[in-house]
Amino acid sequence: MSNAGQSWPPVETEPAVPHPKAPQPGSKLGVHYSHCFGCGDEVEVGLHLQSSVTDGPEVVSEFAVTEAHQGAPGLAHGGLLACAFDEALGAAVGNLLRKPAVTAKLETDFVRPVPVGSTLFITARLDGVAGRKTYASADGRLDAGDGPVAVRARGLFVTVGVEHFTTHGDKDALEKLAASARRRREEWDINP
Ligand SMILES: CCCCCCCCCCCC(=O)SCCNC(=O)CCNC(=O)[C@H](O)C(C)(C)COP(=O)(O)OP(=O)(O)OC[C@H]1O[C@@H](n2cnc3c(N)ncnc32)[C@H](O)[C@@H]1OP(=O)(O)O
Repeated sequence: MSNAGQSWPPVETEPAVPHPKAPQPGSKLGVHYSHCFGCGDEVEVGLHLQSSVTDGPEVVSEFAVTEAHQGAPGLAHGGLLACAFDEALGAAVGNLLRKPAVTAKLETDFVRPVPVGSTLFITARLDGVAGRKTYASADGRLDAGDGPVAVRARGLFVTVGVEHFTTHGDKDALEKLAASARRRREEWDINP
């Protein structure tokens, strides 16, 4: 069943104002972590999303669907499509707000099949902020930015402190990632 009729965002929100140091429209967004299944260049069968910022501001991510991403023969697996939207929405939240946030809720509407060999153009936007909660939504269009909509998604992202990752994740890998971000002079607001 489509969630299109439900009120979104589901709570009262403030406009999501991009961070002053958010990437400017036209910027290509690099890999945020080389081992990320969504964008990482060291995950051979990953999704390899490539994202950039547009006016709006929005983040457009391209997902080239390959045989490694099949569910039914010749068609993308729905779970991997949801993964692509998690990545695309997360990239919009993370890059535009420059605050670490994790997905708390993700809803997807699969509107039409996504064939192997197609490219999904996923446009993600921030719909509002309520305290630590950021609401975001995205449309995925087949083979062009103005192609037919194949998938829609919306999600809730919750801002977390760096301890979320040091407590629950791989601290050594995180320190390497932070050092690499410092070299690239990326600036983050890490306190929710
Ligand atoms: C350059 C960089 C690029 C960066 C690019 C990055 C791209 C990466 C994209 C992938 C992102 C991921 O997959 S992240 C991985 C998947 N996600 C996770 O592992 C998250 C696991 N869950 C958690 O750790 C936790 O549940 C949290 C952090 C989400 C929330 O826990 P908490 O910190 O204790 O906060 P809590 O009070 O529970 O929740 C805060 C508020 O959110 C609400 N809330 C929490 N969960 C939900 C929910 N499912 N549905 C509705 N509402 C919810 C609560 O009611 C509350 O509202 P109120 O009382 O304030 O009103």
